[in-house]
Amino acid sequence: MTQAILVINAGSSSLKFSVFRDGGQGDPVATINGQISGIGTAPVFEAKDAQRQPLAGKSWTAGEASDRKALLAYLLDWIEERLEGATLIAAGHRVVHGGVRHAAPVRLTPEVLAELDGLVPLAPLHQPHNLAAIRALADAHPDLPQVACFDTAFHRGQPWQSGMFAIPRELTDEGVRRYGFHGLSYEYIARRLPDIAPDLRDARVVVAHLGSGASMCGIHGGRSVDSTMGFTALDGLPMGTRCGAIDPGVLIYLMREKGLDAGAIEKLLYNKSGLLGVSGVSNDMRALLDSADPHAQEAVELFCFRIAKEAGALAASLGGIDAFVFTAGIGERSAPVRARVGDKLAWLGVRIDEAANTANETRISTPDSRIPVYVIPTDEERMIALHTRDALAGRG
Ligand SMILES: Nc1ncnc2c1ncn2[C@@H]1O[C@H](COP(=O)(O)OP(=O)(O)O)[C@@H](O)[C@H]1O
Ligand SMILES: CC(=O)OP(=O)(O)O
Ligand SMILES: [Mg+2]
Repeated sequence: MTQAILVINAGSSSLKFSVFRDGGQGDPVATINGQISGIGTAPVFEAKDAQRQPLAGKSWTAGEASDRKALLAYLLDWIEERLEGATLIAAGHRVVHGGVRHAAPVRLTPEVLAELDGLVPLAPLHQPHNLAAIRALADAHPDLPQVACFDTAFHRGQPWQSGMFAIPRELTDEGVRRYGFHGLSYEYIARRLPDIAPDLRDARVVVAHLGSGASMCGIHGGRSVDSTMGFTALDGLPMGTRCGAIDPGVLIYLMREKGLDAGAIEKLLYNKSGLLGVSGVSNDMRALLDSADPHAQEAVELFCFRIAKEAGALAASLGGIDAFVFTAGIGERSAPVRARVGDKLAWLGVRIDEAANTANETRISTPDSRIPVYVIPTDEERMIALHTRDALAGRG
């Protein structure tokens, strides 16, 4: 009988899922992809088959909007009806924070879940939702094996300098260190890039994951060397609503002079900053690019400026740069953002081919660009399916 793996990526306002069937020898095959978006406001469910044809759609009223458990139960029922004879053998989850201990995916037990609860304060926008989905699924299917795949794991092999803050050593020993995130995405890109450009297998590559959360990673020979996110997913690039790197003196100022407590600072830096805070218009890059408001234009410029600046920093961490890759929502779809970043990297010899960029082609640099620039769609779900299959087979 065909076996299926359910992949869940539970975000702050969305529940993304995929069903993968065992493809025999090679990679698992995604047969269904979908999501419930707008959780907390007006949830909308959409699902597509392997050919990207719509399979289902549904929306809920505002009153039902926040009941994650009910939404997940609906999703599970729907998925089970669509399994068509296949057996669900496991669920794999994206869990944003794995702390110092987890350098690899792990089979979930009540003990592991309790340990991951302790990391909620380090990823308040993500971790609670990741764990809630695991618990809801365990309630509904107590015997279904579940595997946590961590966003931090890919970065655990970084050189020590990349992971350390210059603070008293006791705090570092306690785990106050730089972890880095979006690791499943970077791992997928590191795996995919040699298929596209075999000569880059051992190369030094800067990857920009630009989605609603945005970060960059320096990868050498397929391994993470340095990344822009740190202790939390707040550091590094400005994002949709998150501030990115900020002088910690600003936090002291906010506490002392403005009387803000931890909760208020958290809200300010996670939910009201970034593209939204700078533009006052939107957290969505599409809306900013379409807006004539000068503050919207400033937000776009600041975003691109900081990407280029971090590219320089990561090139230094890598000791050079052989290729640049754009991925995730903005990186995969926004030619104007890529063109601007490319312009700012002209000093590195980067030359963007306008036609290739506008067409979202895989290689968007000109033949005479000193380094090639690629657009590679990420696939965190596929990485989770692969890890889950390996963990079940004891190859975790
Ligand atoms: N055509 C586009 N042009 C510019 N930005 C886009 C486009 N399509 C999507 N985006 C941006 O991508 C973001 C979502 O990226 P995604 O990687 O799906 O994020 P996440 O998985 O973190 O929710 C949206 O906030 C939106 O701003
Ligand atoms: C870690 C992180 O920022 O994730 P996302 O991009 O899904 O918000
Ligand atoms: Mg994402």
